[in-house]
Amino acid sequence: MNKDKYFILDFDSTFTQVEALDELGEISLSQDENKEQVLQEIKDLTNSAMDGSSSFAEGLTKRLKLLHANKNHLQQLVKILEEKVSHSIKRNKGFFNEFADQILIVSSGFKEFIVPIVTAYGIKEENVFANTFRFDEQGNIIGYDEENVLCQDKGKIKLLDKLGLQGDVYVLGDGYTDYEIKEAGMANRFYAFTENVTRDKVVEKAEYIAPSLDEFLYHNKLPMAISYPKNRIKVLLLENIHAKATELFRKEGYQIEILPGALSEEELCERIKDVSVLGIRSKTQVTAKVLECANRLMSIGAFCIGINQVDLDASLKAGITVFNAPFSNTRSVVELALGEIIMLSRKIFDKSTKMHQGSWDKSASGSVEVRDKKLGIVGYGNIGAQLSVLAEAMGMQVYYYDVVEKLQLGNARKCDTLQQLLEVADVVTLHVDGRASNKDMFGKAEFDTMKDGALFLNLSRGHVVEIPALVESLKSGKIGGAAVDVFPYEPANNEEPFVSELRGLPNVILTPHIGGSTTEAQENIAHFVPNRIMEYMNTGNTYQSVNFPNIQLPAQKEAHRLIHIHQNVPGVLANINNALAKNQVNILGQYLKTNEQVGYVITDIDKAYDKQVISDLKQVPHTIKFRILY
Ligand SMILES: NC(=O)C1=CN([C@@H]2O[C@H](COP(=O)(O)OP(=O)(O)OC[C@H]3O[C@@H](n4cnc5c(N)ncnc54)[C@H](O)[C@@H]3O)[C@@H](O)[C@H]2O)C=CC1
Ligand SMILES: O=C(O)C(=O)COP(=O)(O)O
Repeated sequence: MNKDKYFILDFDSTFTQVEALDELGEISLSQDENKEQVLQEIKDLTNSAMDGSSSFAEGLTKRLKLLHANKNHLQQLVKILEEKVSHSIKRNKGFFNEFADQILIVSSGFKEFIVPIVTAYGIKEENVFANTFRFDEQGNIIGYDEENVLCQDKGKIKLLDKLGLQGDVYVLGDGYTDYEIKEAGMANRFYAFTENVTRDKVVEKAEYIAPSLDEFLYHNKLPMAISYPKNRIKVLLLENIHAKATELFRKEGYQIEILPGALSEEELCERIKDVSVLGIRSKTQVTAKVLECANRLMSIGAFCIGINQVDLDASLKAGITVFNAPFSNTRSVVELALGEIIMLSRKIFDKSTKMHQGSWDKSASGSVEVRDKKLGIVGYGNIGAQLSVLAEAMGMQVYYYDVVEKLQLGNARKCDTLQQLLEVADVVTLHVDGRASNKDMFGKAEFDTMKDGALFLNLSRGHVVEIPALVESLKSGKIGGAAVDVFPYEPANNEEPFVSELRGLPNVILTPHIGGSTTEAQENIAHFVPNRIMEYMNTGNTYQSVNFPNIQLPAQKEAHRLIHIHQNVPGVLANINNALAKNQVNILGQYLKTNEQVGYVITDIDKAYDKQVISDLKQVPHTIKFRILY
């Protein structure tokens, strides 16, 4: 062998997701009464050898004794291992074929099951270095070839010494014995492979961590099946986003950082520098200044409905897609509003508070049914419209007002002006969005127009209502009660106190912005948003993005996909296509959508092309972002 680079891969928990001897035990001991106990013993022996805590050779003898395995079991094992090849190994089959002469499997496992698995990937049988079993005449495993250095302590080092490879040696493995090769000076680099198992003792020592083979290939500038290792995509999740989101992003292979509260602009500017995906809820302000610091940001997930906290214009100009969850928590808000309408109509919170203080105040005074009362819904969107249906089912007469034309549901009556609605409603509830022009849309004039003693709810956005005007209307008795879930300033986390003039007023229900905070809603959101974001990252699909031109792309088949985001000025598409033509790139499909600010062009091309086209495309004037998907 006289190539200049060698790639040494471990087998157990690296090439495959599992430890083969543990799997063999599952098979050979399947009828054993003490199966669980023996398997645990085998696993403990494996782990203690793998993290370097005990002698490998001693452990191996003990494990084989416990296994009671035979040749038939080995056949079954190979079938199982075929299915358990590590995901990143599976997808990078091309690498093994292309570099077959330089790839060595060095394992303390056994050739009987390693060879059939790895040769299917193009690895050469003569490049598999591992132990071999000894069998008795009935085919039972009775031991192993003790002459083989790989069954001895420091076996891998001894083997490498014997091989005397001339060139750079890169080792990829999960175990301590893999690290030892580098420690002994027999390898240039050791990569701790953590896709299947993370051994702290190994990771601590390793100078490189490879959460997948993609990372190993990327770091060594070797050909990969995907365009970018997913572990290099960092996700920052703020504001207590449901754990389901973490689970989904982690499964995808992303790096995740989670913080329970919101961050200030300054803190976020600092934290966002190397972040590719940001997850927020309603509190975190993603300002133009934050976006300026976000060098690597590709996508923002608002794990809620409202997106007024994100500078959509600046994010669009920066080529950053924004996604939200437009439906997932709407029902939760509606249910809370309904409950509050009844609670306010019966002054329940005041009565309950008094009861807690020991006072019995049985009286019907000021308590009314909601049946036949007029509910005025301001903002007849997804929430307002659902509330309309449920409130009617409770016997209320619904009136609504919206700035745009909306389908009238059930018997709801449309009002042409807000004033009309305010003059007629016994209960007014706000469900408008938080657009900037809605700031202070509800103030003294609006409260004065309401019927005397009418009830008021705001579960939309805090800045929509002038709080001093609400306080005054409540104090004067003009408003008979209010339920407020959202505030112009909301604490950043559960440690910060809540300060408001609304505190202590009678028949006022105050809730800490929990309209959408139910288990169901949060879980649904945590499912919806990551899926939108990952779809965008993996395919370029911008469907349902709140700021980007929406394109629903066909699946990428036998193609590389060029994703080009640019300022929407004349001539950019022509320049893109000139660059493609100049490099004689074969175009398989092209999709374009623009809005006033940006153009979004996706070009699927033949997999074989001159890489010059990439730098040419990056240099097209007015390019904002460019990336390739394999
Ligand atoms: N309290 C909480 O936890 C939650 C609060 N929200 C808030 O509720 C808002 C509404 O949610 P959806 O109904 O899903 O949104 P949506 O976008 O479906 O509906 C909003 C409606 O308000 C209308 N509108 C906007 N400004 C108006 C104005 N000045 N006067 C009359 N109509 C106006 C719009 O035309 C639209 O039809 C969200 O934007 C969010 O701010 C949403 C979920 C949870
Ligand atoms: O969905 C929305 O817009 C909400 O207001 C809910 O926000 P939250 O996720 O509770 O911070």
